[in-house]
Amino acid sequence: MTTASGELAQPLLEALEVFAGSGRVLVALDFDGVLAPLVDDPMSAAPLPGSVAALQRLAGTSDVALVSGRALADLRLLSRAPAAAVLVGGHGTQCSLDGEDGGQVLTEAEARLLARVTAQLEEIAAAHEGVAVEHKPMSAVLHTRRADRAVAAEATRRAVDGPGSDPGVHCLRGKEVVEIAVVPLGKGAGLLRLRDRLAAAGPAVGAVLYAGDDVTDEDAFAALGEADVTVKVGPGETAARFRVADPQGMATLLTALADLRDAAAAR
Ligand SMILES: O=P(O)(O)OC[C@H]1O[C@H](O[C@H]2O[C@H](CO)[C@@H](O)[C@H](O)[C@H]2O)[C@H](O)[C@@H](O)[C@@H]1O
Repeated sequence: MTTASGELAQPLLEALEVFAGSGRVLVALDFDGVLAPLVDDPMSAAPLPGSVAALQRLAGTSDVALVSGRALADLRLLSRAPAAAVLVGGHGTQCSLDGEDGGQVLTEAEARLLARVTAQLEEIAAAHEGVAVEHKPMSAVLHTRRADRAVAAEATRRAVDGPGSDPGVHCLRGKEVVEIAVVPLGKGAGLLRLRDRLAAAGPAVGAVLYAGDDVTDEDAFAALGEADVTVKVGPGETAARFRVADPQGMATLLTALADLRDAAAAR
């Protein structure tokens, strides 16, 4: 945990020291709630300057990736990630190594299903004040953060019990969101695919650090092993081994890690 003064807890610091000495490493991070504090308007999310600066430094010594539920195009627009960073969007389904669209193209049947699900979510949003729909290449997302709590609960219930229960869709719950996708989504698979692709093009990746704040990140935590460092940002049950309090704690962690990697490179 980061302490009240923003320092890193000793066990986490020790794990970062071991990680920093593990040769080639992959630093993979969730975006919303980890680099960027959560805000009402998804397109106003912005990473903390401390994290942006630390990631720029880390990109000189480490492989850096963002692994986000965001559409790849939005991640490019909002993340301020280093140019060398790999961007994985759509909860693991789109990868910047695969070109502009991230390599995911829907079949005609999937596109029809997405249009139907999107229309159903738009109908729910229109009937609930403060509720809106975000459009992504493989999914549609009902956002309830701005709604009255009872209204949010009712809109969520209608989305989950309605289009979220249709055959052929994949329904994910996140922080104030219900996401309905027409292809399977999973950050764990996307993260392992990326690690293996990097290793195929160079030395093996000695360890991965992954940090996330939402239930959708549990899949990535579970996919990693003993040599890896997993960090939950904020409260809530988790399979991650370590925790920081908030995105500011993440900026502190990334700065400490950049220092440790610089020191390891200088040895
Ligand atoms: O995997 P992530 O990078 O954490 O993306 C997860 C979802 O993030 C966005 O929604 C969340 O952040 C919004 C902006 O702060 C907030 O308003 C919303 O309540 C959060 O759930 C994004 O809009 C989704 O598409 C992502 O799946």
